[in-house]
Amino acid sequence: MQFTKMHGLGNDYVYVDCVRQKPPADPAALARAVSDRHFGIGSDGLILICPSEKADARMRMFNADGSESEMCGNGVRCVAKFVHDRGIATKPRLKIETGRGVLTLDLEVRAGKAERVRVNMGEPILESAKIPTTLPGAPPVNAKLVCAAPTPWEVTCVSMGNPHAVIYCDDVAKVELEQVGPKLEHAPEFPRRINVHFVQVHSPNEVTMRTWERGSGVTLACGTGACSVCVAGVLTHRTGRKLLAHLPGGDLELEWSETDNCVYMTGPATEVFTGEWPTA
Ligand SMILES: N[C@H](CCC[C@H](N)C(=O)O)C(=O)O
Repeated sequence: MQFTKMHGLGNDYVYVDCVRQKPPADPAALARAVSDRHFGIGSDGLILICPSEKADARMRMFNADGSESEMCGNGVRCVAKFVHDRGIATKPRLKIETGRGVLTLDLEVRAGKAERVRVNMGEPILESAKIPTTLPGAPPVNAKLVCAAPTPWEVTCVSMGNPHAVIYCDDVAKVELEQVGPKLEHAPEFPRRINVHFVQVHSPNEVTMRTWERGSGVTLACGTGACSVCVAGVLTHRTGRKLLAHLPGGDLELEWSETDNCVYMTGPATEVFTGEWPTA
């Protein structure tokens, strides 16, 4: 099986072209195997690029633990780059089908290769979100966790197709993500688990964020997460509709448009290498 390793700001996935080759029989097991950073290729998960009847391609995304997610913002930019650069569809505006519907992506192409992609990530889903809500029963695991005290945690929940919990704090560098992340991911309030983002606001249009992803743990960036941070900032009157988000792997530009209520995300998409994964 041919694969391509790609990343958006260090949020890295193994991409498999299922337009031109047979899809894997058990994608969940394959996701766990390829994602392993010691015994596999090493990635935050697996993304299948499949044929679509409604769009130029369809994306299916699996976390490192094999669970399937509805959406992946950094992933969908890379899918667009792959679809364009490999000639599956060479237009500068592509449509990609995802678990949250068909998204439109605009590619910045240089020397025949897509380098940056602007994605219309659709409207945030807020009906079930209690904004802000509190999470009882999740005490800080470390008394020195300054930004997490006092409990209960105040979280803002936003869905971009997949679920996100946004928590504001004074210093994201102090958050013990490996300890707090899994507690919040598995909190009883979130029966389908959740992606968790700690956010430090610098100004109404600039934040720094760190992410614990459902099913994958700490990642260097999360596109849908950054979109949810943009929306949460407006809902809680902390930031404006245009936002520059600094993530460990780099920056994303975000805008929650007043015109169409959609969130627009712009960022890079990078190919690292291709290879062959042995199949039985
Ligand atoms: N890194 C992805 C999100 C993955 C979300 C996944 N961990 C989930 O279970 O929803 C992004 O760039 O949007």
